[in-house]
Amino acid sequence: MGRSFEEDPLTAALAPPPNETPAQREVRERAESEAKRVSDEIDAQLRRERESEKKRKPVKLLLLGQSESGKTATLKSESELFPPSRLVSTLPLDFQLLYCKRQWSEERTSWRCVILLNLVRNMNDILDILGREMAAANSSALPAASSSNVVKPPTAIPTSTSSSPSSSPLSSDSEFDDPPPRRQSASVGSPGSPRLPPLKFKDKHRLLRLRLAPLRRVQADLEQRLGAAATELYTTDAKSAAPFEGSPPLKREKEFSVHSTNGWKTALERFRVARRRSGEEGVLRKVRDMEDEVQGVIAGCREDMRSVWEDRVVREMLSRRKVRVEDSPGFFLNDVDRIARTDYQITDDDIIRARLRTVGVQEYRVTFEHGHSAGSEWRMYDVGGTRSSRAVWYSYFDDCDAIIFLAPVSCFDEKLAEDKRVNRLEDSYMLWKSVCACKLLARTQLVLFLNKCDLLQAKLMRGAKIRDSVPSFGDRRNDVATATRYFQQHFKEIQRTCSPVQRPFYVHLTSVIDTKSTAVTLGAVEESILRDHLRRADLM
Ligand SMILES: Nc1nc2c(ncn2[C@@H]2O[C@H](COP(=O)(O)OP(=O)(O)OP(=O)(O)O)[C@@H](O)[C@H]2O)c(=O)[nH]1
Ligand SMILES: [Mg+2]
Repeated sequence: MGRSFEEDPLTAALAPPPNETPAQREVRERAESEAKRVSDEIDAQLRRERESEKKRKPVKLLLLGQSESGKTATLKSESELFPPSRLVSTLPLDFQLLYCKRQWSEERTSWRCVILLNLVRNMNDILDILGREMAAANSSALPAASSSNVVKPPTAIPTSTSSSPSSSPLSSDSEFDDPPPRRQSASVGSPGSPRLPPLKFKDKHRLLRLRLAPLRRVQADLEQRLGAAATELYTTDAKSAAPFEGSPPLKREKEFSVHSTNGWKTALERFRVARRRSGEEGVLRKVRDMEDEVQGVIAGCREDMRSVWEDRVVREMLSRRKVRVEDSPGFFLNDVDRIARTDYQITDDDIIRARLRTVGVQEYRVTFEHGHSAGSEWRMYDVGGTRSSRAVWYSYFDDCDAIIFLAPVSCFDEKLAEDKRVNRLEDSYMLWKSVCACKLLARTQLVLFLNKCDLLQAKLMRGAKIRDSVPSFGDRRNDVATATRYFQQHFKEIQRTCSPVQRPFYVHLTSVIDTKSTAVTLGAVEESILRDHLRRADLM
């Protein structure tokens, strides 16, 4: 039996009059339907306002990972290649940087200097080794009393943080700074290792070194222009590995926090500022003169640089030293014919491949106009990844929506540039562990990029064995699929055991210099970060 009106006054009030005629009924129903439409519209409007209120809170995204892991390259692959003039609305992560066209073209020109520095460094690093090997070959040709097969040990690495303008980012086993004597001796045929025939250096090599001497000055000039970012940092202080672990929030220290809402690196800013003061003719002319002079010297050295790079004895020397310049960040020697010219035209690909260390923390603010993030502001922070730069990370953790953590997996057999005793993969594991365990990040979405898969593939194709550097890899298949699965599992396990609160494991295999596939990956990442961001806003 239904409830009577007396029992339910609301129903009684809303009920049609008992003697309602059909005409009255029609009027009433029309009025009710109109009232409902208005009410629905108000609800929808309120919903939209709530959504846009939530979106007004910026999405905060941090890029973390060791130095040379590809953090800046990830941002470059978005923003450098898709300035407003080239934005494609279907791109999922069309980071509409707040650049105007002029800034964009200024930045491209500034990157030219970075690429030239990278190229010149590639060459000077080889010339350094050549000089050492030639000296060693000469001394071994002297009479027994003064001869030695052992190459003079290079300068020892400093024991505390310092920077070295002549330091090179040479990859993997080059170990100039702290080489195992056996390996180095082997290159000239030491006792106890297979004796190799001596390298046959000729006058040509001496001449090439002499003719390329001006490149030293060019490197010094460019490094001076670009400042701290142009040099790599060295530290052997173990406490700097993950200094944010369990630390109280740090005050953002001025010297570390280099905010930039509309520009790239502070280093590049030096070039831009000089150009912008176009009213000050003298300053502008000086910058142009310097750039022209640098470009001119490099162009004059083009043939000799190519001769060195293509020389069979030099290649053999590098191979015996286990130096793979071509795997080092910012390698441009294969492009020497194109770049070492006075009319060199910089390409997008050059910019992605250029290497410039991030100093401090760079902030990028982006407002989306299209896609799921339309109307929302994103604040992205690109940090310096060297050990001495990590202390400042913690101060950016508060209220962070998501972290993209880059772990370069091709580096399983390499050492940190800033501390040659530390395996790079181990360093990534350790950093990831600290990030996962950090209480301040307990609710932050973590997205892992196993990066540099292209280099991993190339390395394995050359015959590098993972188990030689990662004994726990054992007898698994030495291919990219197995290796990435294995590394992935390890990272996942760390996240599972170290996170204060369980959270989903998001992982992507990336080669961030491949801008097209990186855009797709970032599209998926954007969507899931935004979803979490809105969910968090709902809970607030
Ligand atoms: N081949 C290849 N090169 C990469 C990849 N990711 C980055 N690189 C290169 O590696 C170098 C270092 O990358 P960056 O983005 O500068 O590294 P970072 O993590 O920002 O380093 P810091 O600023 O020192 O913390 C650059 O020359 C990049 O072009 C990749 O997936 N494949
Ligand atoms: Mg960087």
